Amino acid sequence: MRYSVISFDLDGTLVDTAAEITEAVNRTLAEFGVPRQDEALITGFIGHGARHLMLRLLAHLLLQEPALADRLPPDAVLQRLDRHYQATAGRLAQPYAGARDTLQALRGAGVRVACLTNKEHRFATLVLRACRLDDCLDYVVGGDLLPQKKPDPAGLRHVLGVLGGQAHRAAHVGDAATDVETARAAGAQAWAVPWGYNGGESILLARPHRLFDSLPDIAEHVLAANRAGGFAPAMA
Ligand SMILES: O=C(O)COP(=O)(O)O
Ligand SMILES: [Mg+2]
Repeated sequence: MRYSVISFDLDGTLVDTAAEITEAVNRTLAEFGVPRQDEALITGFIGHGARHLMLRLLAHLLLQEPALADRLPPDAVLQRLDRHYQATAGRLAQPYAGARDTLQALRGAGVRVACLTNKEHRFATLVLRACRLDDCLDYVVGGDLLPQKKPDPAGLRHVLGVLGGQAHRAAHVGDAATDVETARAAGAQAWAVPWGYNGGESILLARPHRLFDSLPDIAEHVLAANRAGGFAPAMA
């Protein structure tokens, strides 16, 4: 097996974004007179983009306190969230250990690397730039760039099309069941990391093909596989 493309999820895989998403959400709620919510609660809704997260949180809050409905018109809340997330995206983001080195090691070995995230593209760009990962990626696809989001395989197929890779020589790495489903549906290897946000559930329940304990382990695995599956260059 020789891998030609490795695609990475963003939130919970390359970068810990829980604190800045929580901050944007709480600054938004404060404008509507709603108390701060715990990071653990908010983190549980990460996975389908910031707007989707806010709508799920609103549904949760209204279930607990139906009278809040008058104070929280969804369109107005989403508009304010956009503004607050624009201000916090990349500010509190922490790349996981070895993120930059891993992407560079893969590229140095001739593997093309992408970031495929459900986070809105403009926010993903801010986060990647702040974490100095933008210049280590060959391609980035945010959740609002295509009509379909993960777990639809369209995004991963798009990445492979742009980078000239084939699914059977590709892997998508993620922290959520959504990522595993995306990779499998596209016919790529579904690789997972255990440190992210999967709605509080073990990612093993999603049955990834492989679980990695660190980002550098991914580069090591791919480089070893490519060395083993390598072939001598054709003689002139
Ligand atoms: O922003 C989100 O909710 C999810 O983003 P991810 O696809 O990078 O995990
Ligand atoms: Mg994720």
